[in-house]
Amino acid sequence: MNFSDYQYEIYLNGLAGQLPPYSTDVGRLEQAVREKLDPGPYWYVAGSAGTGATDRANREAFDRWRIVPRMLCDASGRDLRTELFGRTYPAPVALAPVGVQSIVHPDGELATARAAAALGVPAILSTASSHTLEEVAEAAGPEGPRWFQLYWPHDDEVTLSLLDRAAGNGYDTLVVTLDTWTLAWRPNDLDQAYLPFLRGTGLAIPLSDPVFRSRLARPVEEDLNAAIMQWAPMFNGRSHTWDRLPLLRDNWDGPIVLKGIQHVDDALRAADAGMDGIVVSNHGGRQIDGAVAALDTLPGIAAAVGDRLTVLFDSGIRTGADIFKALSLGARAVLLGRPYVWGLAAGGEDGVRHVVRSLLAELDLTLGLAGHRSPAGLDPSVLSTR
Ligand SMILES: Cc1cc2nc3c(=O)[nH]c(=O)nc-3n(C[C@H](O)[C@H](O)[C@H](O)COP(=O)(O)O)c2cc1C
Ligand SMILES: O=C(O)C(=O)c1ccccc1
Repeated sequence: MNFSDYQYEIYLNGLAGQLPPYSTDVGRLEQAVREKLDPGPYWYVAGSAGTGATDRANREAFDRWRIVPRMLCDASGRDLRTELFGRTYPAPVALAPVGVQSIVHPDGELATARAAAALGVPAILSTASSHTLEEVAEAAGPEGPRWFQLYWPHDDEVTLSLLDRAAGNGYDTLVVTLDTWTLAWRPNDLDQAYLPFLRGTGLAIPLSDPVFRSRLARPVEEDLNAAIMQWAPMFNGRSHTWDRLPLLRDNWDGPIVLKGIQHVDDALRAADAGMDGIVVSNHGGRQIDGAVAALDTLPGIAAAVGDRLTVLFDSGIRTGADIFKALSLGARAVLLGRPYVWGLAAGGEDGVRHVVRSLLAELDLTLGLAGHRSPAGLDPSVLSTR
């Protein structure tokens, strides 16, 4: 796939008097969406923990690194194809698990799955989805690459039921999020007393789960509040520990990826536990205020794990050049977070597709202009610090 063709497409449409329906700049797209969303949903997505220091640190870390281009290289015929866990994808990106997507667009995760399938990149479905596993699998179609992100319940039979449903519906990779076992202090949401789950949004997967439902005294349809009260302590409030990972390893045949790793020792421990990959991430600054920038932890972790684990990265990616930097610092692929959610809010499936195509076009152009043909040619030596 030639991702930079999107640039021509946009200019050619301009000759026919047609402007792109959404901005090609993520910041401007967010501003446009802000004007149309209610403050609750807007701030739920845009906001982060505490004073926003971690979110800012994520961006500052990207800005500190600068790309050093090489000239007179033949960088035509570029190839962004990337192998992850034995499967080849057209580009080194996946769509990050983002819960409760229906708060920004009624199609929510269905639209995201369709856009990802059209481009061939994996969509990672959150346990906190507003649509069920089965509905999203159907939207993705038989070919749509899909991974499942687990918020790990404190009820092993419910956990096993979720894994069964995911595997049975074609989700081939399991992403286990470790950094959000309880929600952090988020003043933007607290000041509006806005938490979608307490209104039953983002619970489609547990509420449609036969084992979860068997735990309820009365059917969900008769007493939603009681179901929400059953859900909250099962999914929230305390962390699992390393000694519990065999439960997942023994009951999931495909690759397992631990999301939210920020310390070299935790990365090494993931490898020792038989995991296949990690996502180096601070959850987009939404958990600890004043945490280290995720990008600053990436080079050390990537160097320490070598080829024992596939290293993925998220937190702070807003441009194709950012993707280039994360790949150069040791990520095999990146997860896109808020940018595609703004696309979803602006235009459903079409908006998500626009954002992903824009970021991939910019990545492709940046790669070529810097003198490279593929992500395989990138390493820290293609960057300098400011
Ligand atoms: C609104 C919102 C909801 C999220 N929900 C989840 C989730 O359900 N599961 C999860 O693992 N991560 C979740 N995340 C974190 C993302 O997967 C990802 O780590 C983060 O968005 C990356 O940071 P960025 O948006 O600054 O690029 C969420 C992020 C946002 C913005
Ligand atoms: O809001 C989040 O960052 C998040 O990860 C989450 C947690 C629980 C349910 C939905 C989303």
